[in-house]
Amino acid sequence: MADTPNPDIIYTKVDEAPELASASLLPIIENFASAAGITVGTRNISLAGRILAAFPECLTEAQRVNDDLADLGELVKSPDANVIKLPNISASGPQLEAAIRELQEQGHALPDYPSDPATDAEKDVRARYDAIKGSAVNPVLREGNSDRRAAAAVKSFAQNNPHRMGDWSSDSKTRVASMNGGDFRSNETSATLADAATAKIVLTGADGAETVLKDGVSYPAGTVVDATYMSAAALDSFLADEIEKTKAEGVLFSLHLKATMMKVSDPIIFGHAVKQWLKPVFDKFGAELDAAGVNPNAGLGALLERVSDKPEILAAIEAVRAERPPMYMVDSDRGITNLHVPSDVIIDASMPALIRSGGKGWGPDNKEHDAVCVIPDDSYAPVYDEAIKFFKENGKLDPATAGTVQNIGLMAQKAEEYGSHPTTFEIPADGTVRMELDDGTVLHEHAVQAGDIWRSASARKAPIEDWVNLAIERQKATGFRAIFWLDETRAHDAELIKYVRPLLEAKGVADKFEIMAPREATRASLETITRGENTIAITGNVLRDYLTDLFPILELATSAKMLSIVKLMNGGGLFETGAGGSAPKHVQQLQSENHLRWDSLGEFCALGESLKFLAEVHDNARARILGEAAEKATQGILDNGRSPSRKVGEPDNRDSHYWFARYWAEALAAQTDNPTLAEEFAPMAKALAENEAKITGELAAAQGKPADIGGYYHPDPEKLAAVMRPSATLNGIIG
Ligand SMILES: NC(=O)C1=CN([C@@H]2O[C@H](COP(=O)(O)OP(=O)(O)OC[C@H]3O[C@@H](n4cnc5c(N)ncnc54)[C@H](OP(=O)(O)O)[C@@H]3O)[C@@H](O)[C@H]2O)C=CC1
Ligand SMILES: O=C(O)CCC(=O)C(=O)O
Ligand SMILES: [Mg+2]
Repeated sequence: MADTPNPDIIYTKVDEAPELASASLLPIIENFASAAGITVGTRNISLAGRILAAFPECLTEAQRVNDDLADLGELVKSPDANVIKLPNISASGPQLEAAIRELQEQGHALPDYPSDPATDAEKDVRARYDAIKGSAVNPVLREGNSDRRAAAAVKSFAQNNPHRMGDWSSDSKTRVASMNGGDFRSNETSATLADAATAKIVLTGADGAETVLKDGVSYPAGTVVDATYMSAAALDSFLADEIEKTKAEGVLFSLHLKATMMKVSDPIIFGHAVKQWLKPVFDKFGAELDAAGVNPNAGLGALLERVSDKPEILAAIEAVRAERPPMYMVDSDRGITNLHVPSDVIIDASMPALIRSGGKGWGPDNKEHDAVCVIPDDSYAPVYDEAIKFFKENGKLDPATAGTVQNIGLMAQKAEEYGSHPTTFEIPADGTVRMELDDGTVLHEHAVQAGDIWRSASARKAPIEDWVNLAIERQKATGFRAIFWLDETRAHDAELIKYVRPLLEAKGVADKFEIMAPREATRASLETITRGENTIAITGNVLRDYLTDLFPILELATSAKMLSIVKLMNGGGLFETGAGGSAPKHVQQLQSENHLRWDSLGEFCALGESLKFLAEVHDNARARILGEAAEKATQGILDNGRSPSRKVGEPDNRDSHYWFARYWAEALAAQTDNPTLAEEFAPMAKALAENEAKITGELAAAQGKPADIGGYYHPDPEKLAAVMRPSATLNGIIG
């Protein structure tokens, strides 16, 4: 159940590394807030929490959990919302199944994930699990558009302490490969609805038989509705070609998708790559693989498990592997390849990391190599292609002198691909897909073949207008060069431009904005920041996601330090912590050597913003003081180099929280606006300073051995607290 009826601030309970960090940071935040009369509550949006909330009838009374995501989904539509949102798992199939297994082992009588549902009951279970898969949280909570940028202090810290960047050489063989047709980009059609409408999506087979793929999709007037498809045949031949070309070029083969956020289309594309990679095996043993329950969309890892008792198939796989180019590795020590798990390589983080390291990826030999980066759909691939060309021509970016690229992203009300999950289909038979409105108008029509991936996405008028207005506001506040990353030759973008231009004209600011296709905008932005100047990228949803990892990773080394504000359309505030994810690798490190390298700077920044928002909206003076002091503490972390180190034995996440608490208490004790608060925090500031050696010693002593947190997806709260709060002295002072 929700723990506090109406807390001033809601802090989300999530998964993996940020959840580990919360076990140490949240008690500090709660303590400071309560001393200032501010309530902080938590809401559980973790993968495990969402699974448990979906199956109350399978659980004992004590095991049941409230559907906090549903509650939060309502809250973000109210002006009172003040939510600090940490990154959560957007689960791929294998992750969802692993989480279910772990919960079952802990004694939760959950049903297995039905891979082939036959009965109505199984279909119901499958539908409930599928709703939890992928990006199931962010589209619900993001009821506003996105404003992501590095805070001034964070940017200047990065310029003064530039991170190491890999060198780019002009003869690097690294390149991006994307389809020359037959992809989502080239098949897209788009229309803006003059009136509100309800649509159905119908497949008419070659024999005239009609299948309704989806009925009753309703749109308000002014919605931009797109439809497109990726040809399975074109995809397969592209993949087969690129595997061959990569081999000839003597570099690594890599595939970059977003199988989490694009939870329906991208796992299918991933499955095509697995099948093409192992084509001779699928050709020869197709029936046996089917019988063994192999689903290529779940990856090579799951496939190998399914055939572990079939030596003939294993030998055939080995023979194919020997013929293939070396693959880009996720973990070369453990033999985990790019194709093992669909959620291991996620394009927004993977491509920037490769570009930051000079176009290199890890190979099976545990060494860095150039790579072919396969990004099948050409809608957004040109961004990476152009960035790679730019660095080959100009050499690496210098973070000491580079300006910044900020982002204003369209995402409210499930804009663009975010809302496409219920209207994406793997086409069962050759025919024609039509999207028909209730008045009989055929809005979109595509001739398709069995296996093609057809999808429709939409963007509503109110969010589009809000997005343009947010861009105008940010441009006015900064004076930066501002570019709408829209391609007038792409169907969807052409419809958006019809909104953007008149809105800019009406506000008299058209001369302050440029409109450029992603490729040109990438080059223009890189040229701008190379000169030490700044720019705002105003983008759709997918580029919001891609760019807010790409530029931060180049400029700051990580997107974890980003300020990520969602000004909710109905007046509330959603403060996301950084622009990165939940860093699974960090959990493994904690489990093996009790060192957590997670950097909570995103949480610190979001906390400051959330408190300042509380102060403004509720005219709460103590929240303002607490927020300003939190900002000073964040500055203290940067100025004094108190961020976590990556290596065991050196200060980690827990140490940085000690320093954050100390700087926060010191700033509160030093301020003169509210002497009562100052008096309240003075003893804590003193105790934290006096016990520095003891606390850091206790924290250091905990490191260097395995840590047991009682579960990966559903850790034991007591074990987690014991691991993450190992300093009795610090705990005594914080309370
Ligand atoms: N807002 C959200 O809810 C988001 C959720 N996700 C989800 O997160 C999971 C993992 O995604 P993935 O693509 O691997 O990306 P991540 O951003 O989690 O990880 C990529 C790498 O970024 C670095 N990193 C990220 N955050 C931090 C941090 N706070 N401190 C230090 N380093 C950090 C780490 O590098 P290193 O290992 O070198 O230290 C990490 O391995 C997926 O389930 C995904 O769906 C992803 C993005 C946003
Ligand atoms: O919603 C998701 O699955 C991931 C979101 C993400 O990567 C981001 O917002 O940057
Ligand atoms: Mg992202």
